[in-house]
Amino acid sequence: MVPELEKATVRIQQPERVLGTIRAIKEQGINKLQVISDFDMTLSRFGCNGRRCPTSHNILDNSRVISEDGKKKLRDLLHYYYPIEIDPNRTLEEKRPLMVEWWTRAHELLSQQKIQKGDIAQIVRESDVMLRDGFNELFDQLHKYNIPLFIFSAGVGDILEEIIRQANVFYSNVNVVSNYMDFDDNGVLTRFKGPLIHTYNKNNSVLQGTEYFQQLSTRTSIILLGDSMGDLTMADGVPSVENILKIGFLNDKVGVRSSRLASAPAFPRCEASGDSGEGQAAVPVIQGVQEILQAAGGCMEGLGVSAELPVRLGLCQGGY
Ligand SMILES: Nc1ccn([C@@H]2O[C@H](COP(=O)(O)O)[C@@H](O)[C@H]2O)c(=O)n1
Repeated sequence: MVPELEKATVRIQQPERVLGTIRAIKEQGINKLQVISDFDMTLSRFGCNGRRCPTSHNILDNSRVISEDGKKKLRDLLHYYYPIEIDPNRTLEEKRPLMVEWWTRAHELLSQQKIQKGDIAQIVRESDVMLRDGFNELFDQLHKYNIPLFIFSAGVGDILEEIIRQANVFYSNVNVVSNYMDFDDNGVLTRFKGPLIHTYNKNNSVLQGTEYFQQLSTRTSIILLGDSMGDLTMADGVPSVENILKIGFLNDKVGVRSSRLASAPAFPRCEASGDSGEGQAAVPVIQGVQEILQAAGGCMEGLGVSAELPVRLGLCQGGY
């Protein structure tokens, strides 16, 4: 077993299956491996010192370039739709049209704010965004061993790219599919490019036409990182998957969602974390991933991050 995965905050529904998957990933080696990850609240932090950290959308919503009226309208949308997004009592079929409504309305509001492309870097610098503890090690190791990292995000691509650029980890092995802004000749935001990506369509339906996964058809081992039910389908476009390890961060409404997720019929093998931290540390995940890489590559160095940090992590195969 990977020692980090034995911590109390890590839940594994079927340890034997997970162990089998980890073993198979190790045996296949790093040349067969790719990592697929969500961004907001997965690679970025959910909270810090009792306060929420912003999503890539929130970074724009709260920035100085948005009028007070615009901020209020965007906040109202968040307060209305976010509880729906994470409501364990609603089906995905119910949620999907409402998510399209939220993203569409928010993008329309943002597009009325005359946001300048040239302001994005400063907007990100002035925000409270934070990447999870251990992100450096994760990005660095993946880069060092030339393991593709595919970031599939329903956030704002221009913002998330700027975040990882400013963190000096936007390496050549990193590929992003997300919602991108469209600027006019004067560098002013006019609209968002399609197709619209929201929490619950992160699958083949928006990846059609992108050649990314086809090029990686030999990368048949996958480690998938996410924080929502919608993230479970992120690897659907990958041809000939042999081994997939799905790792979920349970960030919000932990008590309710962990028991609901565990008993959801669509995710029968799911068990999630009931930890009450802020979900800030990815250390067990990263160390777990690192150990897998180590065994597969045979020559990894230590991560140099503390394993004692509180972590809120749900891990299981087939669902979380
Ligand atoms: N106007 C919006 C729309 C969505 N969000 C949040 O962003 C997250 C982005 O999705 P990931 O796939 O990157 O996790 C999503 O979970 C929404 O809660 C927002 O803040 N504002």
